Amino acid sequence: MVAPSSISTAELAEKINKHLGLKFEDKNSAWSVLDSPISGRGVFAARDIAPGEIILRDTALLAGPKASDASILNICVVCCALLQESDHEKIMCPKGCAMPVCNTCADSETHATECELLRHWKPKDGKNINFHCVRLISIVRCFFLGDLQRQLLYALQANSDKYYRAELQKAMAGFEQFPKDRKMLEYFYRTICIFNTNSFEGDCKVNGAEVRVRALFPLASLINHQCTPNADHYFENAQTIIITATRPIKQGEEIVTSYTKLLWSTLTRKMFLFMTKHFMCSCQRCLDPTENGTYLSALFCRAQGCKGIVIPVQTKTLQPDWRCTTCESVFPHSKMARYQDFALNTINNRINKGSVAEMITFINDMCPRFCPSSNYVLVEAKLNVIWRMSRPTTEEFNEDHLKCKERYKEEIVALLEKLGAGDCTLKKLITEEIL
Ligand SMILES: C[S@@+](CC[C@H](N)C(=O)[O-])C[C@H]1O[C@@H](n2cnc3c(N)ncnc32)[C@H](O)[C@@H]1O
Repeated sequence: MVAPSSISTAELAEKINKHLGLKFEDKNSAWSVLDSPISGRGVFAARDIAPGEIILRDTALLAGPKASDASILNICVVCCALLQESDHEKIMCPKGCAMPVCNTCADSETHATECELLRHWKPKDGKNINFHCVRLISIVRCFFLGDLQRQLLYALQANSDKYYRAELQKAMAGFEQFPKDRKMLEYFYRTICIFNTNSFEGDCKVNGAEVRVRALFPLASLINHQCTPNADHYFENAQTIIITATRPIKQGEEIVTSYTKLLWSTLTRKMFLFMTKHFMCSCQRCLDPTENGTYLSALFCRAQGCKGIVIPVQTKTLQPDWRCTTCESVFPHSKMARYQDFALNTINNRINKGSVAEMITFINDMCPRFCPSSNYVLVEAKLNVIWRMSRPTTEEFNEDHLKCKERYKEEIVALLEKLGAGDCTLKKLITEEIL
């Protein structure tokens, strides 16, 4: 981990107030920044907070389109509007910086400085969108921050990782004259580390179209993780994030969100957090092998004749033994991991192929033969069916399909209740049909 610049938690809190235009004396804010028993600094409830209440609204230091090999790339790098033209050549900046921009932003002052810098580095391909370079634009913008915002940026935690060096190298390869100076490269690398440690990704509406953005916020970045969080987030626009309470939060309680999907199994969450955020979670949910009785990890027992389920025995390792809750047989992790992978691949292959009706038949008739209904992969498959049935589609559904959708919704809401997830975004999406 690269240590944050030496700034006390109180100083950091004061700078965040300035960034947000708040005054210490007269704000009736719901939050305060303090040292956390979970890790480093954290955000705490400064008063009792009701479920659904907005805890804080934070403004981005750096922001841009998500830009990955799997994401839609025809998004203006400045305002994040979806560019209707799918021909990449037609949406590239006419001045030659090799970034997709809308007509308005192409001539804007905001874009002028970064456009000049990128052109100075001589992009190799001005006709096709290179997602590595688009991803770098949010980082390059650290050059143009004011003093306060730069201090806030470098006060954030930066986890180092060899993949982040590779991210920089892949973006560098898109230019003929990218700076080679060691100090400059370290500056970019550190900003990439900060971005990957702290940034939020999410969908937001720009000019009525949904786009995926990635942004870094000085206050929201201080929120620690728990697998059963008391808060959730959404993007108000590409530059603003809102953190809301999902259940009642008492004054003094730490405000926590989940960095993973809520319905993932413990091992999946642990692995994801370890690989991407470099820590092992040891929250209450992670310590309970039954996960509040949801059995999201459960697999069928492999002992001859036993119809029981197996769950991980230890909770603190990424390679636990698994024990049957019926016959008590113990299986090594390697065996159960192969079995979990088989279920994951079989179900995921189906999710991406075929109609919703076929998917429902597969979930109801085939899956119970090889995967307990509580397993998170099957839960995700049901979520996928609900999602596909709630979107505009030409597929027609009969009464049985609609009944299945309702049953899946009830099952998932019951799971969220068992987990104590409160009024989380996922529950709202399911119950209010805004999925
Ligand atoms: C977005 S930062 C959160 C703010 C951080 N505590 C700070 O002082 O800047 C994410 C980092 O905080 C730490 N962290 C967050 N939640 C944690 C948890 N539940 N257990 C251990 N470390 C955690 C990890 O090092 C993680 O990479």
